[in-house]
Amino acid sequence: MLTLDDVVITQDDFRLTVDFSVAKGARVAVIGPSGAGKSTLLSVIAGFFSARSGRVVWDGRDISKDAPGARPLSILFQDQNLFPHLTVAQNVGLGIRPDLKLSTQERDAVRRALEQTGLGGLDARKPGTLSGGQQSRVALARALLRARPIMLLDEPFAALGPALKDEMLDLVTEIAAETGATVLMVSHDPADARRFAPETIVVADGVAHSPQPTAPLLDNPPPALAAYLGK
Ligand SMILES: Nc1ncnc2c1ncn2[C@@H]1O[C@H](COP(=O)(O)OP(=O)(O)OP(=O)(O)O)[C@@H](O)[C@H]1O
Repeated sequence: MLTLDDVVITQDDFRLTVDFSVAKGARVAVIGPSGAGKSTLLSVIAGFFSARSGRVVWDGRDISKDAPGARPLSILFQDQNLFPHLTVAQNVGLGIRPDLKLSTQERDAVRRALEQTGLGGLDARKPGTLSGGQQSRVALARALLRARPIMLLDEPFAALGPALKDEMLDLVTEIAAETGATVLMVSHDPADARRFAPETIVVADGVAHSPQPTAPLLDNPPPALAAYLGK
């Protein structure tokens, strides 16, 4: 279980309180108005930004003081964190070996992850020669290979068209099922939440609310969310 225990986040005059748990293996959307603090919330979980108070707990262990690299998680942002001068296979291999000195076994694992994400045969290409969807797949292949217990996604597919985005969301679901990962995904599109996430966290008015079942929440949104959704 991932628990944010009485967490208070402040940046200048911005303030967000968070006090909830997410079950292991859950897929959760994070939605709310622009500037509400969705990315900041993910940054605190990832360790890029420290909360003013409270604890981030994974599996009963307080990880609040751990460095980002030591936390049990993978992160995907919209730019996919790909290195343009490295090949597809190297970009994926980085997930398990930052120095890229991969054993034969690890190379095989990279190849399997590439095949599973539909990138077979593109190992030697550079990210700049791939389509947007293929670049997303590279980032997903890396996450698949890392198989960390928590995946944090911050609008990773916002630049893709609707059909391709749905394909990627389904691929994340598949990867999460395979690795057992707990997934939190920020999105501005309620359709993403419906497709991908049985539960949704609403971030609005200074509070990141506990995860709630997505469909009833979107069908009957509380006022802060209704305004954002334009309902
Ligand atoms: N480095 C910073 N210093 C001070 N305030 C910041 C900093 N970065 C973000 N903020 C403020 O923190 C608040 C939350 O920002 P955040 O990016 O988390 O919102 P968001 O919900 O992810 O927005 P969006 O949907 O537009 O990406 C905003 O009011 C923003 O102005």
